[in-house]
Amino acid sequence: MKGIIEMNQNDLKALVGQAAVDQIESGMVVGLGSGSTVAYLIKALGKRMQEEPLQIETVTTSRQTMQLAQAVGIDCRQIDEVRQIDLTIDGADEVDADFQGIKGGGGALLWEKIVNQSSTRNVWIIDESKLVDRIGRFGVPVEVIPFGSQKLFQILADRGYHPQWRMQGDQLFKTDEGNQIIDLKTGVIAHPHALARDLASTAGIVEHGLFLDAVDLVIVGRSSGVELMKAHR
Ligand SMILES: O=C[C@H](O)[C@H](O)[C@H](O)COP(=O)(O)O
Repeated sequence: MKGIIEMNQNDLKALVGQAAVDQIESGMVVGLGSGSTVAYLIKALGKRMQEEPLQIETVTTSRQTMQLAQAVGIDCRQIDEVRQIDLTIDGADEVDADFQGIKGGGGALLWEKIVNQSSTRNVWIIDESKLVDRIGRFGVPVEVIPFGSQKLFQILADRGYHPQWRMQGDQLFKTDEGNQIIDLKTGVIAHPHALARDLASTAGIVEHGLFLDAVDLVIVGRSSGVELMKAHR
């Protein structure tokens, strides 16, 4: 293992990916999140499943995660084929001191939120750069249906949310559900629950990336080692 001082962000992601595998026990239904940190978790889980008889069922929060999981020999089920999900391990883009989070940097927020709300326990794995005093600087990804999305964009601009279209090359980004993403450049958010209510009550918005009161444990990769932060909820 590299000396702690030499660890870069990818090393920290690998560290928490490995640490999170220990949360998984035989017999569980496990939700696998999305993103580059989760990719390390999947690699570590695939390795563990080769080394010991770990009997689990998994569901995934994106097509990309399903492909990654299957590539290392993890069998994936459709969400409605399994009973309650016992544990979901996912990444996050920002987490604040009250354990409120922003997700959706990779555009997987809708499936992630559905899996999150169906899980008995939710764990997030992040490197220390994701820890903030108050969420918002990352922006808030919002998934919108294509119908009327230009009109919706204008409504969000009029509300002062500084919307930006998520692009993929010169095309609009397309989610696994065939929707679009508008990134709100809000800056630090004074009242996340109020913003969440406002977005949730706006027609055309399918889901937003504010994950409030949605996590039980955050595993943080620090240059000094792994820290487990238990949410008080
Ligand atoms: O849509 C993507 C997800 O919310 C990711 O979990 C989040 O963006 C964190 O991804 P990463 O681990 O790549 O920073």
